[in-house]
Amino acid sequence: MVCNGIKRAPSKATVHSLALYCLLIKKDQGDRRLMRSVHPRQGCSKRGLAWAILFVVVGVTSLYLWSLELERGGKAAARETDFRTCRCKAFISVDIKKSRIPGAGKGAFAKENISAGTLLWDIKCDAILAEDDWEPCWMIPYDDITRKLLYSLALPASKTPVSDFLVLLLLWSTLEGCDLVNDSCRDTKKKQCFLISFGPLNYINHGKEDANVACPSDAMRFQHHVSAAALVAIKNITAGDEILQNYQDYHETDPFLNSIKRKLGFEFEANLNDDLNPKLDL
Ligand SMILES: C[S@@+](CC[C@H](N)C(=O)[O-])C[C@H]1O[C@@H](n2cnc3c(N)ncnc32)[C@H](O)[C@@H]1O
Repeated sequence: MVCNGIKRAPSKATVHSLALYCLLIKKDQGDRRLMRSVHPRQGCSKRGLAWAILFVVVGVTSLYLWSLELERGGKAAARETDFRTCRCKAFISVDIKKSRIPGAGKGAFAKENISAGTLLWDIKCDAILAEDDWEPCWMIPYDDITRKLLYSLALPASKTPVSDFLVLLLLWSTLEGCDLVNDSCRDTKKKQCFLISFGPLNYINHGKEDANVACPSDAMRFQHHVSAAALVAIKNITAGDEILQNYQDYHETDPFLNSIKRKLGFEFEANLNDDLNPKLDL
């Protein structure tokens, strides 16, 4: 595309900008020629009007191009780690009742004996999805957009029913590696996603020495063909035992997330990592 000596490869945005630029220059030159033949006062008001129109056209077009740019950027960011609807399944049934841990709320209790190595829960996000009896669950990238959203939620001024709902989601989510095939549960250097599911195993509370379930070891994953986020029994569990997992197995050691949790009042989970992370001010 050539306009008054400007030559460019015609990308979509460039074509728009150049077409507008050509239009403006030609209009401006035309206007000036026109002005010479009219009365100065009349020319002045016409020129004012022309400039006003130009101003509006340039403004609107810039806004349009900017929004295109934002959309393109957003799509590129989303492509980096996608929001995914997956399928999750619990392979055991549990009773949900008051936890034996003081102040921990409700907990999940085994309904039957479970032997060490048994698969309790798994998630699949690949193309060939699990059977129909697997429940939908979601992976949300823990990226800049999510961080900004969390940051805005943590500000009291922006507290709304929607933010309350999101806070609830945060309580019911765990931070995992996004790659459920190649990551391991403890690999904090990889990209991270919130895993959101609403199954009964979400009632599993935190325990350290008394933890009886965990993410699978590499050997177990190979044996069971399960995801990095799956849950397996690491001890024999007797019917009636409370099921406990060491929350520090997960990625919830991120300083920013901990500072957000503290702000939102999730003292327990934020304090889990006190020894690992300094207290941050937002
Ligand atoms: C995924 S939920 C587990 C279910 C939860 N107990 C309930 O009643 O909804 C995680 C929350 O449970 C509580 N929790 C889990 N383990 C705990 C523990 N060992 N001591 C105190 N609170 C605990 C914390 O409030 C934590 O944020």
